[in-house]
Amino acid sequence: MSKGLIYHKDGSFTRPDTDYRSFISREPGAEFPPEAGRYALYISPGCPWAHRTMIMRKLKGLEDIIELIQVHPYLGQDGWYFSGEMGSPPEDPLHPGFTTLKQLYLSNDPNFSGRYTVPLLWDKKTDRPVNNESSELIVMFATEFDGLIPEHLRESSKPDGGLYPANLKAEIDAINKTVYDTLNNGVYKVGFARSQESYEENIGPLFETLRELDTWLSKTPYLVGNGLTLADIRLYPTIARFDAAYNTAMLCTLDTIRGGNYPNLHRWLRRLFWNADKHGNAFYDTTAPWLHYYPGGYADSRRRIVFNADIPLIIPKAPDVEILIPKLEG
Ligand SMILES: N[C@@H](CCC(=O)N[C@@H](CS)C(=O)NCC(=O)O)C(=O)O
Repeated sequence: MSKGLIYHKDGSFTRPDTDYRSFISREPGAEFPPEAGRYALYISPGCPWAHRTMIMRKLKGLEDIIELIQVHPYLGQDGWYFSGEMGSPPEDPLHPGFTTLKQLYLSNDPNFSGRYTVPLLWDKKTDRPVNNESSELIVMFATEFDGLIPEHLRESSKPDGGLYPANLKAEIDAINKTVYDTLNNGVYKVGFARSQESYEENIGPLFETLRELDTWLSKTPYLVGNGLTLADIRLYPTIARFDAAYNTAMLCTLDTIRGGNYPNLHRWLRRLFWNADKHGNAFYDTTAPWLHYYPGGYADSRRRIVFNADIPLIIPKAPDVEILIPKLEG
């Protein structure tokens, strides 16, 4: 049995630590060196943690270097599975016969008692997991494959210092921490709360951070420094889902991004989504095809996680994509 979220008596939960934490590294003699075609990234397109890694893979031009394997967009009884529908192959292309991610995790360790989560980076050469922690995967993707990609995509070619430059690291880490606590994971603390108290305790800080970020973005086009950094990439999947899924299916009801109270945050979202700043369509291409699945994906997860029951799935109606994110150019 996968250990899942750990619920407490007061209705709040703890997200267990991720299990596989090895690093791809360019250092000589590394256990997992960067190699074209050696690794596969398992994702579900609705998952915001997986979404970060999809953005980084695209942004860094790693599509021919790291294979992408997509599971069905909705969780099944046994967790993520391959369905032959909605972009998912009918079975794991690397392990014919496997139809669930659980089988993949257990193939490496039959006694594995963690969660069968995406994203998961798999080493095809030794047939075992490398890492399933998105915050670490995006750092590896940002830097460790630079020897294999065109020069203009390398961190050393970026005029503003790149995605995670040493001189901005402390500032990026500080923003990431607040964004994780109150937004990335905050929306789950609200939507997956199993008590009124826990829900109310977490919804306030969530909207407070949105307000702070909006004020901050009135002065600067990106969260940290003059260019796109890890901080923007970690915030984006949450904001892109906000109106479609968190406001509708996860009880983040106090306000929406598009409603007018967060104009700078909305502008930041639209600039990234519409590729106005020329990020190689990394944000649009990893979001637009899946926006319509977000409300259903979260309604389904909430049904399974909060109610733990096979009650009928009601998918909330979210406004049209074009209304959510009106086009913004340059
Ligand atoms: N800390 C992990 C969290 C990943 C995670 O929680 N993924 C969810 C989907 S959004 C998952 O795979 N859940 C499946 C399950 O719990 O069975 C990361 O950031 O990579």
